[in-house]
Amino acid sequence: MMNFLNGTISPWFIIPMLAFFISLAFPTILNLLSKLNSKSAKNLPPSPPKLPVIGNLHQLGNLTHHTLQSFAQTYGPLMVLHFGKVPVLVVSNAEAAREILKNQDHVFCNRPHRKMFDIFWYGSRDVASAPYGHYWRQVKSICVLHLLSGKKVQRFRRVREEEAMIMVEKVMESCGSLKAVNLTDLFSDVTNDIVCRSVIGRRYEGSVLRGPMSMLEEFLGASVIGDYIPWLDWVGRVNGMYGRAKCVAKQLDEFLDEVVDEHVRMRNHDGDVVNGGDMQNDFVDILLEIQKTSSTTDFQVDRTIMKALIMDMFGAGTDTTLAVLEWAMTELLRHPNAMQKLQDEVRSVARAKTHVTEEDLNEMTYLKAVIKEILRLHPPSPILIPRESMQDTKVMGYDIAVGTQVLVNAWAISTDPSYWDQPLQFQPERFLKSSIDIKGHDFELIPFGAGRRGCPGIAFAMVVNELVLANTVQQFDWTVPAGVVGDQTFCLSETTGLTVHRKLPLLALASPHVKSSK
Ligand code: HEM
Repeated sequence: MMNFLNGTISPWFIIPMLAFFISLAFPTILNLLSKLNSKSAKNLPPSPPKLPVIGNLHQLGNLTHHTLQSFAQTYGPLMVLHFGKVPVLVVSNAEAAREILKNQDHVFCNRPHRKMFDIFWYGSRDVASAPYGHYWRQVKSICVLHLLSGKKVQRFRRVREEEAMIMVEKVMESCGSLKAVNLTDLFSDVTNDIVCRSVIGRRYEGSVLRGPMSMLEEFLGASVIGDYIPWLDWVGRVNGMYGRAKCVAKQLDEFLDEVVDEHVRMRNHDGDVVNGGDMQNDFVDILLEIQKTSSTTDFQVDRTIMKALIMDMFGAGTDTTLAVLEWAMTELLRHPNAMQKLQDEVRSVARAKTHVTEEDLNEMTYLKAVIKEILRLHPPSPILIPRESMQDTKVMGYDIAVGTQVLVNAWAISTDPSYWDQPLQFQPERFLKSSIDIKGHDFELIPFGAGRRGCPGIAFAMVVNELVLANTVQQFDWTVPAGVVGDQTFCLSETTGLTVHRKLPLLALASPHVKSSK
């Protein structure tokens, strides 16, 4: 018994008490030991040292693809980092990418949950951020079948050619004033106008979308600590980040509601179109048509789904295409021989025409090589949109646990000297005699990802890139403005964020091309 007077405890009390507590703790101790045992038996990929709580988050820097590439030189093509408590598998060579995106695509086809996707895409009800499953399959097939397949992309040919002509006219006006053209703004307008007209039937230029969309980009580029350390989620509430994001999302939502209402007003009570114009054939019209017929099927397209899908097309389709065009003109200005070669090809195919049309593009092999080289050297998403493993698995002999996030460093792969000669040089010629393509079958070049979560917008993006670039170089000779501005033109500094583009706007002087008299 306990002797409260002298402070000693009788052994007849201690022994049974100890036995009691050990018997209570026994299962927990066994569990811990077995966990430790199985952990040591597991063959985990190499990892750089990490800090408690934040893991490796502090080491990522602004240009994550560069940091991860240099880590891979020490830790190998498959390594595990820790972002807070989340294990992140980083993939840095083509063999490992093939294993993840092809051989085990069924395991790695989930997307991790992200706060910002929830805020801007209606609880991740779009294609890009939806978890893998029935819902994702339905919405992806709607986008592919009705907007992004090769055949559907053809339907918007007139829109693209008109917008390319408008762009050329704008450059022509600037030639008179001898002012440098802001190619970043020019390409931003043309890519946004093309996507807007195809998706919502109206032009983007000057629209209320401009401000909120550029803020959306900023929010997507920001680190949200609560995504990796859930108990710190309050930080985003206290510092006002979530509040500001919700405010921007509300502005976008109001705009999207207005767009859907506008389209609904064009229809009668039965949902049939009563008025013509551009509006009849855009993506929103198609979604309303599907909504009309989907009441009899198991998948209903409601207004929220429509708005999430429209936002996806804006979010995924505009900034990426703009980045390719900006980098293409940057590299062409830095490499006058390549510019000349491209202009010779474009001008000889288009002959006397004032504008390049989409038919002409088939004959432009150097143009296609230039765009591929840009996607290799400056992939707009240098790290593919993150994936997540849906079950425990083994990759190249390493054990990977369910719930591990996966970052594929597409830029590290497409600049890896084991596959590419002089990988950091801009050499479009390398593609003239090569069968390597960008469609996700050749894992040394995967700017659009691969497998079931691969980009469905390849056909849409490639034709916009080719048409706009060909028209930009056909009618004009481009030079670099002298002095400080010239340095800016050649600058290769990159922005941070999901899509990486030039840090500084691209400025260049245009002069109308004078045809030789031969
Ligand atoms: C040069 C332009 C583009 C590039 C470089 C690009 C790149 C990518 C990449 C890397 C992914 C993730 C792939 C993966 O996880 O394996 C992706 C997904 C996606 N892209 Fe693109 N993209 C471009 C243009 C477009 C366009 C024009 C659209 C539509 C209008 C689009 C719509 C999407 C969608 C909806 C997804 C999500 C697919 C899914 O999760 O199932 N993209 N894109």
